[in-house]
Amino acid sequence: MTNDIGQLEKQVQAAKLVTDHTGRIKDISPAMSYHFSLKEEEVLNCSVHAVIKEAGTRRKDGVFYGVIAGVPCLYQSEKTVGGRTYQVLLRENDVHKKELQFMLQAMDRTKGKGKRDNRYGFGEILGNSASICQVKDLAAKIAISNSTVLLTGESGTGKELFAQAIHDLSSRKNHPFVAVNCVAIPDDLFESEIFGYEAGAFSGAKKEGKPGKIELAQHGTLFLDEISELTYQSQGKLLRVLQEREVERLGGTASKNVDIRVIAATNRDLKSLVKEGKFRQDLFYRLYVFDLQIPALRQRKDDILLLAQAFIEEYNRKMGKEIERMDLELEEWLVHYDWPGNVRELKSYIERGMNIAEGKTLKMDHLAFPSFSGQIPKEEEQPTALESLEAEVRNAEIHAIQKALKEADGDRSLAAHLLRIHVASLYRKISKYNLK
Ligand SMILES: Nc1ncnc2c1ncn2[C@@H]1O[C@H](COP(=O)(O)OP(=O)(O)OP(=O)(O)O)[C@@H](O)[C@H]1O
Repeated sequence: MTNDIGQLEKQVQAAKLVTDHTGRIKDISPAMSYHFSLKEEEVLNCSVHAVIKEAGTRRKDGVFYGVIAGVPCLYQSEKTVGGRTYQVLLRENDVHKKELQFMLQAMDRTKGKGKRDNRYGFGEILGNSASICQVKDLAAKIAISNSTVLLTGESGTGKELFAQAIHDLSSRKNHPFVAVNCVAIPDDLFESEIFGYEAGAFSGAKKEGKPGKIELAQHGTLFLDEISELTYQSQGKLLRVLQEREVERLGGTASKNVDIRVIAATNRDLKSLVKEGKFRQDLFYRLYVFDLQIPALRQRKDDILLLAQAFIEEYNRKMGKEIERMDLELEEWLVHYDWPGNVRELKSYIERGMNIAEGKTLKMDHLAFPSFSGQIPKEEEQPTALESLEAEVRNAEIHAIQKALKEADGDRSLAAHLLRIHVASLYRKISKYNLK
């Protein structure tokens, strides 16, 4: 490690960027150009985010992790008169050993894959508020261990993003990350999905059999999303695997050793479910080794504009647009709104606005669609014969679900939020009414 640090230290000495108050690069030191192969004429007046990517993981006061021209770095950002100075630093005395370890692991990841794959790292978890930095720091520490993690937080707060980042930073990073949404698996299919089955295990089974999610995650991480939605029976089956660390396919005769790390997530209060007898206490304690609570977006309003700006840049790239800023009215609205669907909701609002926006500024008008004012456009009234109360209720429910799904662009978690019902209940209704 010392050699790596020494080498990197030499490379980046005196590497500096200076920006104005809008984040546009106004000066770049010769060392910065040289060591990161950045041409002055190409970066001057560009946004600093175009050069320092994946920025945002605060490692220590004023010290950030970011990727500069493909190289993971630690840098310091300091406010100056009229702007900011970004100084790349990797000296051993300036940063804590753990932080260097974190950085070198990230470097290893970048080197090993040549190019980052599209899994997430901590760099992709945006936010500089104290509460999210605290969770990121804790998650980075937990990542190195092999223990089970329970992620709790409202829908859309980034639980899956955290799960992937933990996996990416762990020693299992070169093995699979397998995500399972427990709501989406009907109880009768749980065993075949999770444990897999041998050829001819049941009628309708694939001829050649099928490996289960546990087998697919071998040596890697199994992410169990919405764990609270497993039935009591399925919880028991899962517990047995976690305890015995062995799995046997349905219709099989031999069991295989299981080497997986489990990360579970829920947006419900598992402790209360245990008290109510709806969640097995023994499974709860298996999962509750490390409990990471992801704060809701309304509890970290400092992050809203930073996230909005990052999403604008993301959609600029995807849609070939050149939006540079938001108008003041929109910024104020974004900060004041409560975001019940959290970061997911913010992201989809920005995406919708970006579809309409032209020019350089994203305006309130671009996002001002009916749901903002609470007014739903009136549908053409069609006189229909009154049906039985049961049929009328059923039709009203179908109509509300379809409207919510449309509003949420097909995102079921967000649609459930808009309807103020639990996502599991939405899944059940979709299946009951056979909705697409
Ligand atoms: N801190 C963040 N920085 C950048 N993007 C984020 C952040 N948090 C969430 N997102 C984005 O918001 C969306 C929802 O995130 P994710 O699916 O991880 O949430 P979740 O908590 O697992 O939701 P659910 O409980 O509904 O499954 C994704 O597009 C994700 O990339």
